[in-house]
Amino acid sequence: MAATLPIIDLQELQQSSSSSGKLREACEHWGCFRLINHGVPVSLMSEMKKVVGELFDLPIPVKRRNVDVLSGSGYIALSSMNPLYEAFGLYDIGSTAAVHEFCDQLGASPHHRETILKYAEATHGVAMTVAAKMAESSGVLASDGAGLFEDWACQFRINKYHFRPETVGSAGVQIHTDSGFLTVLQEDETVGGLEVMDPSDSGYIPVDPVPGTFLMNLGDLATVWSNGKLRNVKHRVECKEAAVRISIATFMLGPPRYTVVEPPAAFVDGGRPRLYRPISYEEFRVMRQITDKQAGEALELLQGPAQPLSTKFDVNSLPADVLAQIQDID
Ligand SMILES: O=C(O)CCC(=O)C(=O)O
Ligand SMILES: [Fe+2]
Repeated sequence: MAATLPIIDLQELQQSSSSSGKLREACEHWGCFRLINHGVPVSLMSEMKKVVGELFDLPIPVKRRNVDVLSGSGYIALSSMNPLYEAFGLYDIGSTAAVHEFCDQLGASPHHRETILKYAEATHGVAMTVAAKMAESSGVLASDGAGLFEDWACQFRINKYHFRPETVGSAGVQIHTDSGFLTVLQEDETVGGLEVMDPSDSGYIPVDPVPGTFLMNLGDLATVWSNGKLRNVKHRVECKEAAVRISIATFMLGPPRYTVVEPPAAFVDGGRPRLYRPISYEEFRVMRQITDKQAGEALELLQGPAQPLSTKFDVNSLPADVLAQIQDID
């Protein structure tokens, strides 16, 4: 029988601690779970999907106004490298000014703007609540910094897959882990294709859409933060049918800019040595991009003694925008 993903009921989790162990087990074994009873109205989820569908119909020059804030955080056009995939991005959805700027860039209507603002607030809240519960379920005490997520940065990536008959069987998104801490993913409610790695046999299992729910994925930063205890789930998107697929990801990335992630005491106590050197999210993101280690392998670069990036890579060979970011971080 095919393995099935754990289901976490957020309402139940908030009312009693009885499902806390189930959450911890899901984060340690799978690195992902289906979230139900999360409090975000289904009507808001479907309205947001409709709104972003309309944004994708804008002329390309308008879509290109959604520029990067972090490298790769803005609009990604269809390309010969990936002719199926197009995306918008918004960093940082916790900032109302940043959400307004995104709307201004795209000339969003008042209704679009209101929907995007409401949705950003709602999924930001889900990410914060679930992150705090993850900390609690792993025994991280408030004094250890459970409140530390409050100012963590979140980013939208809104994906559109242009699946056609001739692309059935090909990849929409290659195998990867998410780079940040936690992802709140609204999948397309009818068109499937997402697959996650089953850690029991390293095979990929299809994740069928369940309308009205979110799929929660832990990323590389959750593994760094937990000193290797929580799993960064590998996943991919396959083209299974000739239909447009739209998904909306809210990535809770990491601490505010230039702040390093270090595991709370609960993860290093008991003689468990610290596995990874402290690193800021931005530095880690750039490291993943320039080494092209997108499926969790970049964590290996954090093992061993700290080294400045410039001694590990031929910095001069990097594109100017990436170089600018590293210099910015250093
Ligand atoms: O489209 C999906 O369902 C998943 C997208 C994804 O994995 C990502 O944006 O990181
Ligand atoms: Fe992903």
